[in-house]
Amino acid sequence: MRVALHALCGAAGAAWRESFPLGGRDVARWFPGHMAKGLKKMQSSLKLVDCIIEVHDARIPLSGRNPLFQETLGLKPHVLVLNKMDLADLKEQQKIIQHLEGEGLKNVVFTSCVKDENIKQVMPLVRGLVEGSYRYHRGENLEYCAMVIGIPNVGKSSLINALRRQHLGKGKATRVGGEPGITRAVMSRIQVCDWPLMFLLDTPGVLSPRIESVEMGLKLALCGTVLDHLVGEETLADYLLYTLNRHQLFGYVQHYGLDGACDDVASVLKRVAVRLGKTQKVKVLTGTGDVNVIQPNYPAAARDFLRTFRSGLLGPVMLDRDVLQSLPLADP
Ligand SMILES: Nc1nc2c(ncn2[C@@H]2O[C@H](COP(=O)(O)OP(=O)(O)OP(=O)(O)O)[C@@H](O)[C@H]2O)c(=O)[nH]1
Repeated sequence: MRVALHALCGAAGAAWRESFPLGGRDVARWFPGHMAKGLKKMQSSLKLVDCIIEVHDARIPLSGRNPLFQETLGLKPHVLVLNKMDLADLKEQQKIIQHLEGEGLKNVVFTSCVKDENIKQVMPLVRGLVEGSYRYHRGENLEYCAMVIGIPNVGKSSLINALRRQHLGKGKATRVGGEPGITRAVMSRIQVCDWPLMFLLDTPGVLSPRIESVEMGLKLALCGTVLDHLVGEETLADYLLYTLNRHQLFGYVQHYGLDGACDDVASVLKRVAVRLGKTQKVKVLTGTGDVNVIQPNYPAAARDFLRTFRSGLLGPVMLDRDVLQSLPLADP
């Protein structure tokens, strides 16, 4: 099904798949079991901290957070940082905030660590919460300490580095990476502010062992919180295509110089591969002998499609649009 872009943009999106085939996928396999260990260690360090800064991806503000965080670390004041706002479509930001408030999350900040947006809002919020809370045995301690938690690859280390940059004018203290699972050493304690003297504990990303649905798993994977090969790069590319088309985000057509939007992943990846020169010659045995045919490198094309999306080149996206639409209308 291929339609010219100009024809498409006027259409109401009815031409696109209404649902993504989710059957038969074993989501449990995508989520490594070792993560529970990290959570235990975090729990045992809880007495050292005054506040929890939970970082999550602003493209999935209403899904994919690890419920175990609340269950095990929920006693301390809590700030939710929705990071990567530069990649998120936040037209419905107020609705998101209202919904989170309804769930008891009153301290929410949207940030971008690559654009240094709203980073300066984080420390005053943490300071206010710590000063307004009962610090138990830490009451005498003039140093403040917050633990930075979250699922993998949401920007925990980047946030710590951005806070150091903003408040101390200092460079990177903790390693940042495009793949999930970069922060492995549990609990490095890093100074981010002089006044008040504030330290942050960086922690490894911990996914929920109970992912609600395959679709939530796919959203998490699109955000790079799960290693792509565990899901399958072509499956993930197909879910991305499905999402972009449903949201009428046709930037990929222009980016790859395609002659129209399309909902069939094989034909999109074929064109992407040809466009990028990611093709390979293979020998095929026919009735009349061997012939060389040019075959598109589908996995390479899928990787490029995902990388391009994640770098923001296909435009901002709200992967929780379905969740937002299913919410009751907010009170005026
Ligand atoms: N576009 C964008 N990318 C970001 C932002 N913050 C972090 N990143 C990128 O996201 C990736 C992961 O960042 P990290 O800071 O390593 O994430 P983490 O949560 O510490 O990752 P783990 O150690 O796997 O738990 C890196 O490629 C960062 O450059 C942001 O605000 N916007």
